[in-house]
Amino acid sequence: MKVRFESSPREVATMSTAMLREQFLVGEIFKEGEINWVYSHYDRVMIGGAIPLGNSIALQSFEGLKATYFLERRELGIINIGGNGSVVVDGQRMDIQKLGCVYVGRGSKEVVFESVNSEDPAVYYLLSAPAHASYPTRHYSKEDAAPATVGSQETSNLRTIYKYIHQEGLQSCQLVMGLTVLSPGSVWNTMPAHVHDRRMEAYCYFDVAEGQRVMHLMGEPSETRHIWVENRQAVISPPWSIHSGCGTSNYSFIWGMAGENKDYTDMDMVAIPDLR
Ligand SMILES: O=C(O)C(=O)C[C@H](O)C(=O)CO
Ligand SMILES: [Zn+2]
Repeated sequence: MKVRFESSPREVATMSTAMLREQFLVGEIFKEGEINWVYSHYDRVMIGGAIPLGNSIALQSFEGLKATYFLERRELGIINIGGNGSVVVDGQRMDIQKLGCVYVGRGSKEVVFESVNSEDPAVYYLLSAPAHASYPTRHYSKEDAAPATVGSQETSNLRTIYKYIHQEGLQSCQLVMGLTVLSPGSVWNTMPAHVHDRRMEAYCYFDVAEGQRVMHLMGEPSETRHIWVENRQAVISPPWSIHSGCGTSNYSFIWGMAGENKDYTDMDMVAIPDLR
């Protein structure tokens, strides 16, 4: 488990490209046959990836958590961005296809990740936050999430937002999670941009075609910086930072948040002419 500390807006404004990537890019969580985690001090959100092949992978705790099991004081959101798989939570098996989601409540002791076919393995993106109560473990498919189409082709940002773990969907303590799919020809996400000082956010970009990249924008609206992101890489967004991206082709991304509230609409919008 790697640890990422917080950085102040003043520090970020002075960072080199390498420093920005070291602090905010979550680059190597998806490795075949492994589960890997990054522990962020922003709202203590943990960002992980698991790719089971022939053998299943069990969720294990870490010395640094000082917990007898991983979900003793935490909740977990799982979205599959790969082939078909199953997640087994305390003996309850849930089949999870591409873009399916499982929420696992605090107090669940055993979480096991499986792939149906190791030639086309399930690729699980994981987000975990501290939890004060236990909400039911549940599965949600993409079809269960009421899609919202936003943006337009004219502004190259036509996209569909699927909300999974949120106030009107899967219930949680503080985790909010879903995904956004950009239409072919659209390349901008989250533009106009926003901040929400009450919640940190992480974006995990996927279905970025071979040879293509996404330029993720971050920083205070008046001091923006960028990080070039590859397929299946995530970026940590501090609560005071914009989080937006422009791809060299269309792509999808999982967004996930934790913090002061679970109100998806609680965003402070930034007018495009105000960006610097
Ligand atoms: O495409 C978008 O716009 C988004 O998906 C925005 C994220 O959901 C977000 O940043 C929520 O705070
Ligand atoms: Zn946001």
